[in-house]
Amino acid sequence: MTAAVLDGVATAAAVKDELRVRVDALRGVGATPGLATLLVGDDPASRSYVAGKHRDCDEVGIRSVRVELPATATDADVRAAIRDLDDAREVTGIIVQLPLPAGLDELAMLEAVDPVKDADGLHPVNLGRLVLGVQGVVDAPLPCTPSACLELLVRHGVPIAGAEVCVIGRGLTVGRSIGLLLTRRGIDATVTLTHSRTRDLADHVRRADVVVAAVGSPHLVQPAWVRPGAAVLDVGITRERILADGRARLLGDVHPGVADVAGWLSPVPGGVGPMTRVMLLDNVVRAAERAIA
Ligand SMILES: Nc1nc(=O)c2c([nH]1)NC[C@@H]1CN(c3ccc(C(=O)N[C@@H](CCC(=O)O)C(=O)O)cc3)C=[N+]21
Repeated sequence: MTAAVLDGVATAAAVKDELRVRVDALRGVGATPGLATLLVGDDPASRSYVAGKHRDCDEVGIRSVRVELPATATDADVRAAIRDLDDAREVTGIIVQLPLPAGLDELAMLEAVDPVKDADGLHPVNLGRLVLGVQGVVDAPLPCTPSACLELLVRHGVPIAGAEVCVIGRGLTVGRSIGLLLTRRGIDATVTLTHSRTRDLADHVRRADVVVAAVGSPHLVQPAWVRPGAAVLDVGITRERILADGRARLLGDVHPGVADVAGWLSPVPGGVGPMTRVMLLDNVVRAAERAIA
């Protein structure tokens, strides 16, 4: 079997077409959405992600503001920058790019963002609303990578209701919260959350109809672990600096041989990453829509 590609680039382009229409409508009533990114320090991967987010904004007509602080910025410096963005009328969405340099308290900084402008869906209030919103009635921004995974599955017609989902990784941006999303009423997956201390990880993966690999451990998921026909979402991205021109090759958490076993597979690059960026834009547009409602 050769897995069908869960194509994040094509799907992101389709979502962007929809977003452009919504942004035009907002602009028409003088409510153009605006995203602010806050980058602290000069981690090259973070810099390239942030650059991608601004390109995406340009493509759909969202205004964007870039704030950068040196790696030496203090807690007070970062808080002051966030407060300015919380107060800026033209900014409807904010992201604090993670990871922050050592010494800064990431959770405290996520909490400093106005939850109304939280484009990442990582503010405790919004994560709390995700917990409370079992019925799907609470309208709050969703964490971008979990909603990217869901959107990629839905738009490729992968069955989710009643499916066994095995999530590998318990990190803040994916593993911790994706089960809350996939078990909502109307989505109705059964989710197992596994991590580095899980006994017999391969056995859990083997039972899954959908595997979400979000650890950051290159090629962890082996072909022999995967149930034939399963959908595999490769969320991990590790940069391996080996190419002759000094650029980094990107490695996912899924062994390439899984493509011969799985029914669907999201590639790295070109899978969940581009969808994550587009779901961020969706949060920004939604916040602007809520602001005028
Ligand atoms: N506050 C915050 N929010 C985030 O959403 C957030 C974050 N911090 N810190 C880091 C992680 C990682 N993340 C990615 C988003 C897009 C790609 C992406 O577009 N990847 C491309 C490749 C891009 C490349 O060449 O590196 C792809 O997979 O095709 C990757 C990773 C968002 N994160």
